Amino acid sequence: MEVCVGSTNPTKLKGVKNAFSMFYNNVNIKGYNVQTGIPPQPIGLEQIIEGARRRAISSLAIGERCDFGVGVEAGFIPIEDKFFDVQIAFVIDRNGIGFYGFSPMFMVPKTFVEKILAGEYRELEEVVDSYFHTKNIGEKGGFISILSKGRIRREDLVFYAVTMALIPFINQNIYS
Ligand SMILES: O=P(O)(O)OP(=O)(O)OP(=O)(O)OC[C@H]1O[C@@H](n2cnc3c(O)ncnc32)[C@H](O)[C@@H]1O
Repeated sequence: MEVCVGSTNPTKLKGVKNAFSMFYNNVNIKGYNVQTGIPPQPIGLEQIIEGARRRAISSLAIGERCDFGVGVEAGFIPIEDKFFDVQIAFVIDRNGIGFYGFSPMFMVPKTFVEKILAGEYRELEEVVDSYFHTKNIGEKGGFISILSKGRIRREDLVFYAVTMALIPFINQNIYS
């Protein structure tokens, strides 16, 4: 099975591979760099789901022989006066049927969010890399690996988001 992903970020490709491999055999993952036209740090449900959807549709369009297109987008969800980070996946098949799935969310420290809202940094990765002296943390376990003291990695969050998006595909009798 060929699964095309609208990203080359290794944490996303790994999470997608692990999710599909639970339900399908011989899963081949191909990552493609795609333009989403949404900000580097999406804020609010609408921007995040749009980013995930566009990534999935673009990867299906440019990928060769894809059985599925997958988009994963991370962004902030404001709740009361806090911001939570979520990964949203959109999985679409060759017939144009697609579903969303959501990861667990973690609260982002207020000062980190403020630096992005003020325009000091463009996205979360830049704030985290600057504070912790990491390099490309978004591709290496993610901020969540630092916050969870290495227990949870970003690929785990992507895995859950993609698995949730696959639920309607693997239970078609009750979702159709
Ligand atoms: O190459 P692409 O696919 O664009 O991957 P990305 O990681 O840059 O793009 P996203 O828009 O999905 O992520 C939004 C930002 O959140 C950052 N980030 C860092 N650690 C994260 C984590 O644990 N979970 C979610 N997002 C994280 C990520 O690096 C980005 O700066």
